[in-house]
Amino acid sequence: MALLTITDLHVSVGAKQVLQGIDLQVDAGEVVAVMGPNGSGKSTLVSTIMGRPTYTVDQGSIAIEDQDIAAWSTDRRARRGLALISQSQPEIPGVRVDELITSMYRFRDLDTGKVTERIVAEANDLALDQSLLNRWVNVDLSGGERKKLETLLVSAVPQALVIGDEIDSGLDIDALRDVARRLRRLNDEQGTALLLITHYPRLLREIRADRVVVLVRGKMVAEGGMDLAVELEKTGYQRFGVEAAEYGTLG
Ligand SMILES: Nc1ncnc2c1ncn2[C@@H]1O[C@H](COP(=O)(O)OP(=O)(O)OP(=O)(O)O)[C@@H](O)[C@H]1O
Repeated sequence: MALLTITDLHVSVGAKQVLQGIDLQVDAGEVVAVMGPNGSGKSTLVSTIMGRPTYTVDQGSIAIEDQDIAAWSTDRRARRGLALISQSQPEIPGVRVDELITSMYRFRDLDTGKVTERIVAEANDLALDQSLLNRWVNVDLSGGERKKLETLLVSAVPQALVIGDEIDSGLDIDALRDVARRLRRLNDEQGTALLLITHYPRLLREIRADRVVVLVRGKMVAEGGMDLAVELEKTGYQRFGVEAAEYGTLG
């Protein structure tokens, strides 16, 4: 059954039209990867799904099950169970991790009784130092610790769809495995769908992606299985008319 249905989505950022007619469906419990050259619009796509205000939907629709969410605020989307692990994680001085998670529980009307026990177990599962739970969110954390903490934050409450924007960048080999395993378990145990942006097949192998879609110049240009990700790693994006020197200057 379709969880997320994106139809003919056109999105602009300021004067720039970045997405130019995206169609994408993610089923409940499905693991979908989005690959594509630098600057092709992948982060724009996920920011739009989460409702970041600077991204303007010019045309098309975004629906969760049968509800069009394009006009929803980001917090309403979060309450519905959409979560994003973004490329860079903001520092929040003055807000402790355990306090933030307790607030998340209240926001989602969940029982806060066992929250401490739960997050300690989550930290252990991710091989994340427990002392970080009493510190300010992301302040003075290493890049890898931030990615793990974001994974912990999204895993601490039930989610329908978790989106990861290059969660594999900056993670060491063991940390990548820890994060991938946690997300896989979210998928196995809670049926959480995963939409994962990545440049390399490694994460997708660890998580076992069901499907790979390719975004070039704001359009979906290909779809396949893990074999497509492996092939792209070897060949790059030339077959879609993209030269290596052009990466990063698309649009
Ligand atoms: N706020 C903005 N103002 C102007 N242009 C923007 C803005 N945000 C994104 N863009 C442009 O939109 C295009 C798509 O950017 P986006 O970050 O979505 O690409 P991406 O596929 O995620 O790239 P990467 O793989 O490098 O992370 C780029 O050309 C980028 O410069």
